[in-house]
Amino acid sequence: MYVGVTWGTRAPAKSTSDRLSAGGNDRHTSAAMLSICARHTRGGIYLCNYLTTQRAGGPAPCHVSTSQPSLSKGHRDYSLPNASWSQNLQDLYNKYQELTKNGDWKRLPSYNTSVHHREGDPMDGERENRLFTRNLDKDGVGLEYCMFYNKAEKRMVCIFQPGPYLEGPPGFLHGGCTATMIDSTAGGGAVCTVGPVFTANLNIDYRNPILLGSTAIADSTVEKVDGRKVYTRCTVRGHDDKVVYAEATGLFIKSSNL
Ligand SMILES: CCCCCCCC(=O)SCCNC(=O)CCNC(=O)[C@H](O)C(C)(C)COP(=O)(O)OP(=O)(O)OC[C@H]1O[C@@H](n2cnc3c(N)ncnc32)[C@H](O)[C@@H]1OP(=O)(O)O
Repeated sequence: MYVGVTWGTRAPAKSTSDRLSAGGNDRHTSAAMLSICARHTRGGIYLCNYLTTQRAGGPAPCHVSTSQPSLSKGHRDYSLPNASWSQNLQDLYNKYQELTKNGDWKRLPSYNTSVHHREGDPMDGERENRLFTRNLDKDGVGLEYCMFYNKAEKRMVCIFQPGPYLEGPPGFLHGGCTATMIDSTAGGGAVCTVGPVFTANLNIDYRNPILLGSTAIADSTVEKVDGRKVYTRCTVRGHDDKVVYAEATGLFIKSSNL
């Protein structure tokens, strides 16, 4: 998973207001904010598409967003609301955006390729690689998500809405995709806390299935840093906290190869 974090000795991001400090290590600052993402998570006004209520008790109908896509160096920030977002996702986004106002939380930008998170990367524009979580061209059919990081709490929250192309059991999200969001959220939190990491171990208890089109929250905390080892815990729950979808622990290893 690739969180919208810039590292290495590249040119600094242009936007200072939205910059995210990564664990006090000045080599690891986030890309210009108004987007998000970590190595694999990847990640206006558009017309509402599939996200109408799929069944009784299903997600709230989508609405038309009035926000415009944010562009950094011409790259779209995919973490911003679009018309495929349900009201629940939009409400959560508004809630965390509000929390960013005192500086405790930062929204992370999210582009659809890894190099777009690294300003000045000479590979920018030369690769066709897409981030795993941002590899579909149509809004709403895959993963819609936005991450927020709280440095003091070493906590990363990812609000997300899985689309119809991510089906596992009929009508429900594939467990591998749930794992991806956990990996991305916990890994992103580890990256923001200590810098570049690889996932070494991920243990997941799946508690309840996630309905496609619903809104969920992955909430991860770095519990301990022991040398290069970063221990995390993550819970995935419904937008209203009434249901727990999954609980996980993850071990990430700091790497100098990223
Ligand atoms: C930028 C945002 C990133 C977000 C998260 C990234 C999500 C991803 O999908 S990453 C891609 C998937 N992961 C991978 O491909 C990683 C593949 N594995 C590897 O490359 C290596 O095994 C790697 C990097 C994890 C560790 O290798 P290496 O750097 O040589 O460390 P190594 O010396 O083996 O281990 C370091 C410590 O971690 C421990 N450790 C390593 N792996 C594990 C494991 N699976 N379980 C428990 N402990 C482990 C070791 O025992 C060692 O402990 P200690 O220091 O106490 O002796």
